[in-house]
Amino acid sequence: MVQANGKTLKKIGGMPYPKDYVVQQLGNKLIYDELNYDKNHLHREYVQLYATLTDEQRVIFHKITDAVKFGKGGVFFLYGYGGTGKTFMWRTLAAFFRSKGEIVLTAASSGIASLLIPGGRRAHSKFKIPVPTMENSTCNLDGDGDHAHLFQQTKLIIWDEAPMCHKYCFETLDRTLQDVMSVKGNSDLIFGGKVVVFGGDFRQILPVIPRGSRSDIVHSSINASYIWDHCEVLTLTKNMRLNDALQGTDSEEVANFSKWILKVGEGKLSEPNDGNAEIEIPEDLLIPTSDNPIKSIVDSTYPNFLQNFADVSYLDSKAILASTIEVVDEINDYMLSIMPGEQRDYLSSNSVDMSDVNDPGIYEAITPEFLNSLRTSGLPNHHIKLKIGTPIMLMRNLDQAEGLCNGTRLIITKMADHVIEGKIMSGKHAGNVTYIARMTTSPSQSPWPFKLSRTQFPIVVSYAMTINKVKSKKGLKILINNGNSDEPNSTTNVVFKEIFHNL
Ligand SMILES: Nc1ncnc2c1ncn2[C@@H]1O[C@H](COP(=O)(O)OP(=O)(O)OP(=O)(O)O)[C@@H](O)[C@H]1O
Repeated sequence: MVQANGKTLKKIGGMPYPKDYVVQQLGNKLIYDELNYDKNHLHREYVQLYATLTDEQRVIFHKITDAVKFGKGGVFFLYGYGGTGKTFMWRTLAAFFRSKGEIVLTAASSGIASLLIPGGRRAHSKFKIPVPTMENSTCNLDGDGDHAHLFQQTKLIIWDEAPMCHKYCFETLDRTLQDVMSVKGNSDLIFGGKVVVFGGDFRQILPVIPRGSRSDIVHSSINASYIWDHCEVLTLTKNMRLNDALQGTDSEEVANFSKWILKVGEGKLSEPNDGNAEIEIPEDLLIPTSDNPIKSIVDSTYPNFLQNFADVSYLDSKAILASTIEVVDEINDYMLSIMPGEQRDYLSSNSVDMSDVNDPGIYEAITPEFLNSLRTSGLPNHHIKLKIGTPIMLMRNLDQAEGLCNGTRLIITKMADHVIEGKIMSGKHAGNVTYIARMTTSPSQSPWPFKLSRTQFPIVVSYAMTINKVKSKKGLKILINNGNSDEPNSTTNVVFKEIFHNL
C-alpha cells in the first residue's frame, strides 16, 4: 500500500525497514510494475488493434517500432487534431511492446488525459520532474537508484498532450536521461538515445503562464525548444471520432461542421488576420437568447433535468464550458438551486502563509472576509454548496492509481461535517466510492503579493466547468461571451497562429 502511493517505509517515522539483503531480493519495484502485464492478453489486444489501424496510423506505427528495433533512438511528435486516433496509437504501441515483455513508460501532461492511456501517469510524477520546473532543472532521482535503472531498461517513452507543458519540462527529462544513459555511453544523444514519442494538438491547450503575454506562451511551448530540432513530426489527418457519425444520415452536416471547427482552431476564418478575427457563428449552433441566458443554456444542455438529475450516465455525458470561473460558478449555482434535495454549505478556513513573509505586520490588517473573497484558478471556492447527486470534479491529484486525479468527476453520495463521500462517474474506476477530506492548498503561483492557505475540500461543482478542464465529452455546449461584439451571432476568435509555424 505504501509503495502503491509512491512512498517508502523509510519516509514514515517509527516504521521498521527491511534489511538490505531482503530489499535486494525483492528487486526494483518500478521495473516489476512496468513488466507486470498479462502478455497473452496484451498480444491479443495488439493483434486486434493493429488489424484496424488506418494506413496512415500503420505507417506511423512502423516508423516508431523500427526506431526502437534499430536502437538508434529518435524523437517523434504525433500531431493530429482531436479524434484522429492519437490515444488509439498509444494503446497499440503499448500493447505491442508490453506483450513482448518490454518496458514502455506512458504519461500525459494532465492527470485526466493520463487515465486514457494504459498504465499512464501524469508526466511530472512518472518522470519525477520538479515543480516549479526551471531552465536548468533535472528530475528528482538518484543516478543509481530504482528510477534510473527503470529509465535504462525502457524501450519507449510516450508523452501525450505535450503542447500543454512548458518546454523546460521536456528539457529536464532530456538532461536527466542523458545523465542516466551516460553509463551506456549515450550521454551526447538527445534523451540519452531513447525513443521518445510526444503527442498532442497545438489547437488544444497551450502551457499556462500566469499573466504571461502571447509571446511568453508561444516561446514556452515544446516547438520553441531545442528539442524540436531533433523531432520528426508524424501527422494524423483522419477524424476517427466523427467516422461513426459520418455513416449516418446527417453525414454531410457533420463533415461541414468538422471542417468549420478546424478552420476556427487554425484561425483560417475571416482571413487575412493576425490571429485575432471577428467570426460569425452559424445560426444553427446558437441557442436563441432569452431574458435568462443561463437558463437557456442549461435547458438546452441538460434537457429534462428534473427527471434525470440523479442519472450518472446522463450527467457524465454532458457539460457546459465557459471561459471564466465567475460564469462557471453562476451556472453551477443555478443548477443547484433547481435541483431537489437538502443543500449543505461548506465554508473554508483561510490564512496568509507567514513562512515567506519578511514583515508580518503588513498583513495584520487583512480581514478574514477579504481572504474568503479571494478566488483564482486551481483553488477551491470559499463557499461550496452541495446536494446528494451533485457532480463534482477533483482539483488535486489524490490517488492516481485509483483514478482520483485533478479532473476526475464524481457524484456526491453522502455529506458529513468533515468528510464527503463520492462515486467515480466514468473510466476504469467508475462506480468506486471514495471519501474526500478537507485539505490545505495554496495556489502554485499566487496572483497576490502573499501566499494564501485555504483549507477546503479540493473540489468544484461540475455541471459547468472552465474550458481547459474537459476531455472528450459528447453533450457539450460552450458558452461564448460576446459582450464586446456588435453582431449578436459573432465573436472574437483568438488563435496563436505562430504556434503552427514550424509544424
Ligand atoms: N484505427 C481505428 N479503428 C477504429 N477506431 C479508431 C481507430 N482510430 C481511432 N479510433 C477511435 O476514434 C475515436 C477517437 O480516437 P482517439 O481518442 O484515439 O483520438 P485522439 O486523437 O486521442 O483524440 P483527442 O485529441 O480528442 O484525445 C476513439 O473512439 C477511437 O477508439
